[in-house]
Amino acid sequence: MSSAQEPLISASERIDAEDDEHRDEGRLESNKSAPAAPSWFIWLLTLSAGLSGLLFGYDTGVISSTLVSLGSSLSNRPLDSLDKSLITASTSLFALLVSPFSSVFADSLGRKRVILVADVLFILGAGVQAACSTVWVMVVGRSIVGMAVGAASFVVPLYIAELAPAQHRGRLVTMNVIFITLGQVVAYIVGYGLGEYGHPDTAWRWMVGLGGLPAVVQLFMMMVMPETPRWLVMVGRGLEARGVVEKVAGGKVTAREVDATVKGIEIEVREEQDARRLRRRRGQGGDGKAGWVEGFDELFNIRRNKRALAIACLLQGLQQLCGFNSLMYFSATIFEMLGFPIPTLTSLVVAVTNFAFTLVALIIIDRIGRRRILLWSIPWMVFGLLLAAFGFFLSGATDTDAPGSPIVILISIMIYVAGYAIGLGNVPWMQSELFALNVRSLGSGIATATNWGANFVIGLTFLMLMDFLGPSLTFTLYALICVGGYGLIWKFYPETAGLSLEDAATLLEDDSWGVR
Ligand SMILES: O[C@H]1[C@H](O)[C@@H](O)[C@H](O)[C@@H](O)[C@H]1O
Repeated sequence: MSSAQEPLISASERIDAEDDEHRDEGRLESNKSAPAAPSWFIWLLTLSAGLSGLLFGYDTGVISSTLVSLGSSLSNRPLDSLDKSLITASTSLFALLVSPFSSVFADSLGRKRVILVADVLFILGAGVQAACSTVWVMVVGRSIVGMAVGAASFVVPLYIAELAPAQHRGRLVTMNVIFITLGQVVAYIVGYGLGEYGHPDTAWRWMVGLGGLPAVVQLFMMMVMPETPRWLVMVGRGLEARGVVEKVAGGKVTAREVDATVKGIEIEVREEQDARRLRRRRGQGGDGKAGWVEGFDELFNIRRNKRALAIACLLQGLQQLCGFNSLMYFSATIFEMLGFPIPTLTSLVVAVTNFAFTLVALIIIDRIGRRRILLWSIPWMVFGLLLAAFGFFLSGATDTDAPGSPIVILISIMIYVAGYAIGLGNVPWMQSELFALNVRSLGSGIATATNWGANFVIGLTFLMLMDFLGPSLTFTLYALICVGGYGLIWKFYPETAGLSLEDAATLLEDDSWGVR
């Protein structure tokens, strides 16, 4: 291009061309082969954020042993079924109520502050439960913990996803699920140990009170951790964002690469702000509305956002409706029914298998991809559920239990849990990569609420289904739900592994709802 032609290019065109160049660099960055390992800083922040997962797992897992240890300690009477249901369900109910609102706070206060608030709630909830002496105060304590779990379960994956480089994102988000499943293993072990060897009057107070400990540790660790660069850019603190990107890379990138990454985020933020301004000018919503109402508008009126939300809710709903948590909460009851001598110990199999195969997922998720790992693992879940249904059918078909059927059921449950842990147990938590930045936290919040809503339904209905349909049909029903979910995933969920958050969101702009 001759110098005479240069003035013909407007300043904004030049900026656009520059943006394209930076965007390409950013994409190149995110798609080029992975550096050897995440920096120590990435591991540290995942560890500190992952403590929320540990708390989430502990607090959801500990309730089964707590319920059987309470005796007449609350309100001076043995608990009836309503008490037990209220104590159990209040946690998921409050997690459900809080998760969509935590997204509003995550945008206004920042991701990190929401994690800190959740910690305070975890500590408070643990204290109230450990000190309570009536059913109602216990329900209040469980509800406070539910609020903490709801906020943490939404914001921690978001925090990690926004800080992790694309090549490691899947693995690092899976780390959070590892902490959840580890928390459940710990809760089962603590519950079993204190239940068997602790003082009968105080064992349950320790079980619930211990949940506050990791929250104290996390509170102190998170205080020195940074905000995410994406949130910093969003609130106009680009310089700080640059510092965080540099820190996350651990000195393994050049200044130019850091610039390209920050620029990529800035471009996305600016494009979204421009699009919003344009819609306002055309009178397509937004005028005079509060930020979060506008967020709802954008989420439900723009195709790619709608599609992202539908996929995220589908995956989160399926994660719960496939019935896994009915095992988490009631496996001891099932194994007791099957005549295992120490059911709480046998039920540890569920928690340990879940944990072990989540570790396998950690190793293979970024290599295999989210869509593919789901399509490979769900058939194993269906197989495990149908085999368990067959085992239950055999054990119920004869007056004397069919010899071996409890073992068949135990093995089939392990197959089911392994299939779950490899795919559905963790892929839905990668939800934030589906959403564009301006609706990311709101969309993730609603998807997380779907998770808790379905969790609540499963927790509430499992024992009723076992009574009305019997175990064989209940497990067949879960198998059918998995088959339906498989079809929907096959049709609607595109692969997002290895893409930058910006590219993953762009993928959903496709005109059709299908998978290209
Ligand atoms: O990802 C987690 C994990 O799979 C847990 O084991 C399960 O209890 C939770 O509901 C789920 O969200």
